[in-house]
Amino acid sequence: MAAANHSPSSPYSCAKDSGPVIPTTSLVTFLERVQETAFQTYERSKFDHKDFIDLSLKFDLSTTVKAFDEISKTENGSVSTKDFEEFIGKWFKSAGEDLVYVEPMDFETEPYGFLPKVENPEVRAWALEVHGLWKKLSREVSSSVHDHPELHTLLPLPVPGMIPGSRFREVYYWDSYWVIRGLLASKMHETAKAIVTNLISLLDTYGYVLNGARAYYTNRSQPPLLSAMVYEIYNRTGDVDLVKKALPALLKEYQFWNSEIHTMIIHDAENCNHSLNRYYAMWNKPRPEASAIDKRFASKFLNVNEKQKFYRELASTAESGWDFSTRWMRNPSEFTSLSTTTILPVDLNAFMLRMELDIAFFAKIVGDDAIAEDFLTASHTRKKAFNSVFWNENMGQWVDYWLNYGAEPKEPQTWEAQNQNQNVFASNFVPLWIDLFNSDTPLVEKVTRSLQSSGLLCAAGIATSLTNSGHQWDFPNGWAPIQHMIVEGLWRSASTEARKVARDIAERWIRANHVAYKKTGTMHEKYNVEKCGEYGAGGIYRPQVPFHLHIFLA
Ligand SMILES: OC[C@H]1O[C@H](O[C@H]2O[C@H](CO)[C@@H](O)[C@H](O)[C@H]2O)[C@H](O)[C@@H](O)[C@@H]1O
Repeated sequence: MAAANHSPSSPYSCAKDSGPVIPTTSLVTFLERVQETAFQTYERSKFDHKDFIDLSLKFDLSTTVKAFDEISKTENGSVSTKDFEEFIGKWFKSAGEDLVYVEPMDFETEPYGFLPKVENPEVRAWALEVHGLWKKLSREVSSSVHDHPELHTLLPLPVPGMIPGSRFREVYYWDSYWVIRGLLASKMHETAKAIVTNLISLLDTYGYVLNGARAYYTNRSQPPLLSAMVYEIYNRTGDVDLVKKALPALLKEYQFWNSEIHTMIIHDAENCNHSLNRYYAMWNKPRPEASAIDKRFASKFLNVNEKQKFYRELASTAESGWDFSTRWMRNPSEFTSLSTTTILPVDLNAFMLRMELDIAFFAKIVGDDAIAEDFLTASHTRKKAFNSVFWNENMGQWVDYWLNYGAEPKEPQTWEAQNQNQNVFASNFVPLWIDLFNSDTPLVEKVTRSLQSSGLLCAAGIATSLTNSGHQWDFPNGWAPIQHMIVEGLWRSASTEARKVARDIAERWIRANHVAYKKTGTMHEKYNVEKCGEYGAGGIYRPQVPFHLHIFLA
């Protein structure tokens, strides 16, 4: 670790976990019990914990629970594989049955003006095949979910949309930004707008955009990119009605992220206070979608309060979208040292800055100059905070900031150089994506040189970190969203050198995606950036396909 005074000792031992908890449904609680039995019944390699929490009931919950009690009445509570499988078949519909295939409303096999710059016939044919995946990923929520929500963990959504694929059978928040960029490249503007409509409906119902459209995701959000989605669609379509509909929702989302749990104040050397954001889930129990696993990790903590604090860290890390990574651990070799709520993350604050700039832009469009003015001021204030809190001049990177354990949200903490996490993560370069930074050519050139010497640039793209921990958001995995934000940021600058680096990274990434596609016939969630054409591994679930339709070709 870069800073010597961050002892790896447990952050959970002192104060009591007192944060908010959003209660879950009785169905989720029961399905966790079923998942635990599956965990004991099956071999680890044949088991995906999420499959059991995504089941929907054929009959009402209390009758199903009684039937499960019956088969669990053995001496040690264990259930034979045969009894368990019979029970699942009799009482549940399979995971995914509550989402119904629907023909996308604006899909064309080769849309007019599709990827005009791509001339190479092989790449063009591949791009068209990838474009064709929209037909596979298009879904709407079944009528049963609307009529009998109590039988499903899937949440009702008003219009059809796209799902990421495989075990991810529901809409996800931050993934949707890249889904929308892909849809725009595919000229599917109406489907892109439909995705925004669904996310706004979640925001209207819950007060924030959920991690994903499931009852077990109602206690947290994910990296806030709704404003960026609306911006991209408006940019291509000029749809002012969309902006009018989205603006009140975005103002509500801005409030959510600036509520007490998500903000901390840093007092800098120039006597200025900076209000910055952190991830903080409203949950202190195992994540229902991975409950059996979370409980086993937490078994090392003997006291209830320590367990609760650890569970909150697990859920807060899921809120970050980077679940899991050494980025969030005070001791990179000890998973239980996860301490996400005591970090001010660079990328989250870059997304908040983007939200402020986008809201100011939308307010101007609808003629609300007062809101536009307020949000422009907020963006300048945050830009100053970036320079004071996150910027590390020696590294030429913006780095995450460690908070002191047990600090209260309203209590300002004094900025200390040793609290900057000087480990190298791809997130240190995400601010490049924001125009306020990528328009500053000398700054971009400094950050580009830092990226080139960081060790993150590999044969097949940008690695997530430099630590090979076995966690999926670490080396040697590379993720499409990260490649995209950094490449787009560099490409938007006026620096010839930065644009050259952007092109080089995009070519490496696309080549690796293409080689993997030829080998496996599909797109992957993550890739091994050390080996061109190999998909990524690690983490708590098997690698997923098809995934994040890349958009650099656009
Ligand atoms: O089931 C484990 C976790 O799965 C999700 O996280 C991962 O997949 C998401 C969907 O593609 C992606 O947005 C995220 O970046 C991935 O780490 C889910 O979001 C987590 O909450 C969940 O615990």
